[in-house]
Amino acid sequence: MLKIPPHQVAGHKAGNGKLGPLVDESGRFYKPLQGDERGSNELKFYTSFSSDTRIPEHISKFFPTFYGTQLIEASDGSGLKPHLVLQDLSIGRVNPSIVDIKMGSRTWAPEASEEYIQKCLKKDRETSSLPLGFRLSGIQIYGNKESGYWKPERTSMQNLSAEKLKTILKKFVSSNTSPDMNLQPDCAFAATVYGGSTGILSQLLELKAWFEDQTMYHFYSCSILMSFEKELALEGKNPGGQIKLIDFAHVIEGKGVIDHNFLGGLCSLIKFISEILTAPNEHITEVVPSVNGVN
Ligand SMILES: Nc1ncnc2c1ncn2[C@@H]1O[C@H](COP(=O)(O)OP(=O)(O)OP(=O)(O)O)[C@@H](O)[C@H]1O
Ligand SMILES: O=P(O)(O)O[C@@H]1[C@H](O)[C@H](O)[C@@H](OP(=O)(O)O)[C@H](OP(=O)(O)O)[C@H]1O
Repeated sequence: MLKIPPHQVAGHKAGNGKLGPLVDESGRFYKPLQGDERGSNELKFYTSFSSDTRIPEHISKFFPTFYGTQLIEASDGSGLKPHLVLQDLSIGRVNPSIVDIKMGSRTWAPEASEEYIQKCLKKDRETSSLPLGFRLSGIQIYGNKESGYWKPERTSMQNLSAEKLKTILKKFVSSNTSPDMNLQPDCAFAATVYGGSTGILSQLLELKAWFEDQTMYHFYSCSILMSFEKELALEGKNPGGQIKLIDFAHVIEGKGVIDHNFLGGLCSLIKFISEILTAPNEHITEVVPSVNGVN
């Protein structure tokens, strides 16, 4: 039985007669192939990447497993349509907190049409992409049984200042997840989700090391999907913080040049997460007034 993904945070969504991804119960995510070059480009990427022997295993694990394509009944009722069959990254999660982070200050590839470049340029300028090197494309944060999910309207998350963005990334790993932006998040789960030898920061650093060297692909408009199981965090267990790269409709060949656009965004994201880990409570740090100029 195919159904609408229960934890999708961004992108084109199924439902109300619209075309969007579906999932089954065995852990597969079916993404409809967009009819234009975006669909063929994403299929080309998955086909090439999944058989590319130059990609080490410690890097391929950051990408959803690709199971080919399949004709299935499209969610918009238009009949059989080809879908990419991917690993469902949310399978097994009960109450996941998830954020889709669109990477790069520039979301368009150089060979895109002038019209498409103008559309993206406008959005990159109007969001945090240009100043911060990434934008939050969509987010859901699970609070607890009483409060359920906080899933803010997507556009309200896209043009945040550095300070507000840091507050959201803190809220993501906090036990107090009220939508009130003035409430200081407690970062109760920062150490277990972001920190540690297998935590999100360590995964981001592993990915960065590869991006500092790889010149095969340029990942325009690609997202890092960051997630963890809040239910486990609340029980004091390892919440399984993970990062995965998704959305490859605008990936192009790197032609021997590093992907400085993605890499720049990644460095920026790493800086935010590192600062949260080193100073989770910086907002309440009191500045002790100096006496005669000596602290
Ligand atoms: N393999 C996956 N497993 C589980 N969820 C996924 C997977 N791939 C994508 N998603 C969910 O679907 C959302 C949209 O994915 P994606 O960016 O690939 O779609 P899109 O329609 O191409 O997006 P856009 O409109 O931004 O180009 C993600 O934010 C995530 O919540
Ligand atoms: O250019 P494409 O390939 O058609 O796809 C768009 C692109 O991924 C944008 O970055 C995205 O904005 P977000 O940053 O909001 O994800 C937009 O979503 P939208 O249609 O909701 O604006 C998509 O339609």
